[in-house]
Amino acid sequence: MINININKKLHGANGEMDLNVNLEIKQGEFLALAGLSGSGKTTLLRILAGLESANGTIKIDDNIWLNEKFSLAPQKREIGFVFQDYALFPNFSVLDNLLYVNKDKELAHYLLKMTELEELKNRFPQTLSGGQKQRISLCRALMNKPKILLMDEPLSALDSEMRTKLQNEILTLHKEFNTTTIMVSHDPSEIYRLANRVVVLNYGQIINDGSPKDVLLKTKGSQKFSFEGELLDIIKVDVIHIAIVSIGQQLVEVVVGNEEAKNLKIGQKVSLSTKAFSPMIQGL
Ligand SMILES: Nc1ncnc2c1ncn2[C@@H]1O[C@H](COP(=O)(O)OP(=O)(O)OP(=O)(O)O)[C@@H](O)[C@H]1O
Repeated sequence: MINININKKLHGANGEMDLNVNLEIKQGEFLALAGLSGSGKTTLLRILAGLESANGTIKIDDNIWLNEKFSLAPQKREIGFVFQDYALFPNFSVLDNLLYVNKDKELAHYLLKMTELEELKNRFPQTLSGGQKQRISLCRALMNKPKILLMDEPLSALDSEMRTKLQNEILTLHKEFNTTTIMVSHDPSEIYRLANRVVVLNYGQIINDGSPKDVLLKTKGSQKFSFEGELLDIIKVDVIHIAIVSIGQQLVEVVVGNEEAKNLKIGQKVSLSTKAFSPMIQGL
C-alpha cells in the first residue's frame, strides 16, 4: 500500500497554487493521472521520486519515504521513472543502458526479448526510432524491479500505431511484474485501455477519482454517444447551417438549427451527443 499525503506551494501560470494530494494506492494498481496542463501532475511524480521537496508524508508499506523530519534519497526509493523524452545515456549501448541500473544480465535479456528489442541490444540510442527508445527506457525503468513505476506521458511523442503497440507492451509488462504504476496521460483511450483507476488533478487538487468508465464516459441520461470537440467553423448552406467539429483526429459535420448556430462561437469547446440511433460498427 502506498500512502501519499503531501502539499507544496507552486507558482502556477495564474499565481500561487497549493498542490494538495491525499491518496492511497494499492499494490499492483495502474493509476492514470489526468488533468489540465499545469495542474501539478509532473510535480507530484517528481515529489514521489524524491526529485522535489514537499511537506507531508509518503509511506510505502511500512517504509517511510517522507515525513516532517526525513526525506529518503531518490536513489534509495525503489522507483522506475519513464520520461517523455526517453532520457537514455547516449554513449551507452541499449544493453548497457539497462545494465547501468542493475547488472542482472538475465533480467535485461528477458526484458529486451519481451519488448522485441534483442536484435538492437548493441545499438546506440541515436540510431533508434522514438518507439524503440521509449521501449528501452521502459525496460530500463523495470531493471531494479521498482516498487512504483512512474511514467510521465511516456507515449505522447509517438504516432498512434506505435502508441498502441507500446500500450500493449506496457500492459504485458504490468501483468508480468505487477508493479504499482502511476502514469500521467492526456489520452482517454490510453487511460481506458491501461489503467484501472483515474485521478484527475485541477489546480493542484484532486477533483475526480474512480474507474476509467465512471470518470471518462461522458454520456448522461438517455444519451448514447457523447464526444467533446472544438467547433472549427459554421457554414450556411441554403437554409441550414453546418457546424464543423474536430473530435480527436477526425472532422465531423453536424446540421444545426438557426437558433443553435447563433449561440455557438467558433473555437469554443462543444459536446456532440445523440440519443437513439442504430450505429454501425465495422472493422477497418
Ligand atoms: N518546484 C516548483 N516550485 C514552484 N512551482 C513549480 C515547481 N515546479 C513546477 N511548478 C509550477 O507548478 C505548476 C504545475 O506544473 P506541473 O509541471 O506539475 O504541471 P503538469 O500538470 O504536469 O502540466 P503538463 O500537463 O503541462 O505537463 C506549473 O505552473 C509550474 O510552473
